[in-house]
Amino acid sequence: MIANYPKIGIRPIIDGRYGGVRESLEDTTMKMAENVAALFAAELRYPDGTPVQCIIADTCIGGVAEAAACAQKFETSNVGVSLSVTPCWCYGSETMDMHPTMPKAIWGFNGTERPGAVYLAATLAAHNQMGLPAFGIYGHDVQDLGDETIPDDVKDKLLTFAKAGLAVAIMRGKSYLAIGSVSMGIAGSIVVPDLFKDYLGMRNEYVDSSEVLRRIQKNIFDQQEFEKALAWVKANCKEGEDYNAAEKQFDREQKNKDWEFVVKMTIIIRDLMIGNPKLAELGYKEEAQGHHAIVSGFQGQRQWTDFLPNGDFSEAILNSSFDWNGIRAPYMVATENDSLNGLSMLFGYLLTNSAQIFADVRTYWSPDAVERVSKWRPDGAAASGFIHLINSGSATLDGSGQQSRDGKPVMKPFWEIDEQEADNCLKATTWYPANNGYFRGGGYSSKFVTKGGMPVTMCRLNLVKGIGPVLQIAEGETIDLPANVHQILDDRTDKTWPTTWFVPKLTGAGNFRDVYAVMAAWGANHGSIAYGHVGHLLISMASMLRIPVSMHNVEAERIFRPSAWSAFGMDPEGSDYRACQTYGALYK
Ligand SMILES: C[C@H](O)[C@@H](O)[C@@H](O)C(=O)CO
Ligand SMILES: [Mn+2]
Repeated sequence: MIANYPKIGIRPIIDGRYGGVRESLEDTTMKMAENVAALFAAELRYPDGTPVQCIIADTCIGGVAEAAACAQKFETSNVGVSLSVTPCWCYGSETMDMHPTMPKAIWGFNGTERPGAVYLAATLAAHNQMGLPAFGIYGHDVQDLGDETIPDDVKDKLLTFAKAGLAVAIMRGKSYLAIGSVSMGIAGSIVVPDLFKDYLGMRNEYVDSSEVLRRIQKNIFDQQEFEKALAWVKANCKEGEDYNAAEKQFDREQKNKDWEFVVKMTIIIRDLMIGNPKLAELGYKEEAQGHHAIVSGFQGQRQWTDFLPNGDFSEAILNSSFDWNGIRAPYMVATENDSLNGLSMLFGYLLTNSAQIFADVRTYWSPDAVERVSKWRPDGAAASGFIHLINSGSATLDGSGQQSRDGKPVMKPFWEIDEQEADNCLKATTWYPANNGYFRGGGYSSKFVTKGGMPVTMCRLNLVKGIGPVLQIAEGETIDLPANVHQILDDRTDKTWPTTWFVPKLTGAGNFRDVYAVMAAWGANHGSIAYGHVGHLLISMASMLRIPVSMHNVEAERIFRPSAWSAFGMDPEGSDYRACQTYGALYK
């Protein structure tokens, strides 16, 4: 498993003047750091569910010697995110964090006894002069010196910064594993290594699809796990009606073989991503190592699926928070090897610790069109139409919306999901024999309909020549359609695939003037859908990576970017592009 997660380094900054000033501030300053560390440990979790770890400098930092000692400690402690905190004035360029790429922020205590805000402003200026953009955090209301509470507005910014910074830090050094190559001419399948290296610090790993076949044919997988998995599948994955024309249907014997095949595929794709020590016991030491992949893509279509069972079962189960081994963290697996949507899934996953729905942004349904075909006119949230999100394969079963919090449908981090909820997700899913017009080799496709009433955020990382990567974001909600209307619309398309009816949050302007505009502006065939309104986290993370955001519907007051961005103008989108262009890719 990919563990050893990066830590958050906390730098208590102090006025270095001994003889009274420094001594009077030592405890307050160190306590500020300790309180933030306690906040992070209480509120933030790594993808494996363990509390986020913080490293605090051994001493307060009053000058360059202590700053250097702190940098050394961070270097040897696997720190990936840096936060400086201070209640007082200090010497900006002598104490600032000079790490070239680590996400950085400074919290200047809003108190007047000692001017924390002045240090904040002075040091952010130093960061901006030196091309090391940093986030500035400053509470709205004055606090008394020694007040140890962290106000809500400060807490929000600290947590937003930390979540986005950890996502950046966790991605660094990991792999995208492409299994196969370009799927059906989908541009996202054309893996662009410079994007991964220069912007994310990631590496690319490539495995021909035949490696999956080799491992199946040579039994290079844990046979015991396979048997356990197959039994679990038979008990929990109900097979649906075969809608293929009678003469094209596979017989029972073949269907049973296909179940065994797709279960083996699932185990093997996981092993390819993260390795499996059991393989070493079988004599396959190299295979046991895996490809250190935090995200992968399976080409599937077309060559593989033209004669072998499709990847839908494997992709859906791996993207879900449970399988025969119980409730566990999901694996990010993009269907059609769409590496850009795979990254979009990874962004959403690392920011929410929840599974992701991979979908085609398939159809915009206008109210008129819905009324024409179903005699029902959309109302309420759907009054200006809605978007049909549907793709065979990588939609997590968590996307059925069968998990709940306070009675509302959610997609939870795996450690919050209980057995009944996992079972409900499975019960809400039917595995239909694959449409063998598309998938000549057969296999199975997962089908569920996402429950309405779930706040979600769809995002997509696009690649635009001349600019590079750009991110688009649409917060919104899932909706329920009347059963008969759903059936009429669903029957018109691939009714054996997972469906989510989505309404983006409209602002009345630009690409969010109406639902049609959102669809028209979407930059590719796919989107990744995360639980909750997390557009603000995506925006903060994108600014750390110097990836401009081309489209979003996040309220201005929720946008949090490095202070330098305001030096690029007062138009938020334009300044974002100018800043990203000026700073260039984070790891270049
Ligand atoms: C039917 C095609 O083969 C599907 O795979 C297609 O709808 C896609 O998902 C393309 O992104
Ligand atoms: Mn697709």
